[in-house]
Amino acid sequence: MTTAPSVVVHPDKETLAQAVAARLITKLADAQAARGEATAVLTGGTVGTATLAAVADSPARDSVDWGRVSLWWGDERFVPDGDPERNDEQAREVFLEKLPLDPKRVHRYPTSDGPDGDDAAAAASRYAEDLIADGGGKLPVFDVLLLGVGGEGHVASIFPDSEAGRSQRTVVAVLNSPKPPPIRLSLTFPTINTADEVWLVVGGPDKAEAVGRALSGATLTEVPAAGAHGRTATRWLVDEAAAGQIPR
Ligand SMILES: O=C1O[C@H](COP(=O)(O)O)[C@@H](O)[C@H](O)[C@H]1O
Repeated sequence: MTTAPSVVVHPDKETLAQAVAARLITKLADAQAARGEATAVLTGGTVGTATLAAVADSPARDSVDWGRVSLWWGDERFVPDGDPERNDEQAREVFLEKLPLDPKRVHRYPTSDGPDGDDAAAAASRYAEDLIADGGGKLPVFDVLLLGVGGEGHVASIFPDSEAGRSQRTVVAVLNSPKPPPIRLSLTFPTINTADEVWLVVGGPDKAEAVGRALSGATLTEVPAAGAHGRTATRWLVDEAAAGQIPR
């Protein structure tokens, strides 16, 4: 079943990040109340990272038992540990180090200087195996999965008209990303679309065309963001600039 997307427009990027942070804290606390734990899939990118910083700085963060939160990432740049291009590195100081997380529940993608060396396909398989092991033989429950959207409509590291967009694997290696760095690891649509809720978090006028097209019937081949759906909700959380071409 595909849920119809909802759209919430916030005045600007900063307000958007604060509002998504509040929503995320509530979603994680609700999941913990319902099933004892919570799982979020994080995104990199400008607003994604600002959102994580806003979560860590929020007084409401104590509504969540961070030791019972599992974290995964939608995609990662396949570069060495600690490289500032990595999405997990961008999250480290502003979010990961500020919260009392259980390190065993923080599932970073392998690094290009890690156990698989520079073999991105092996690293993708390793992350897929981690996911399936964590879920006891199937994918874990993702309570919420956050996605940024690129100016050309990419989500995670799924770019327009790409193998990754067609893949039925759990996790793929992307070897030719048009946006640097070129080698990346990414969840695929069959994995993304198992999430309970998918939130596309987008700010800025450079994203308006992609947002407008994704919400006007573009295919996921043309605009990958059009292919992301949650089981119970698909939320476009945008600022006014990014909402400029959404049809009324
Ligand atoms: O490359 C990536 O870009 C997107 C969006 O980034 P932004 O800075 O334009 O908001 C991000 O969602 C993705 O995780 C990342 O790897």
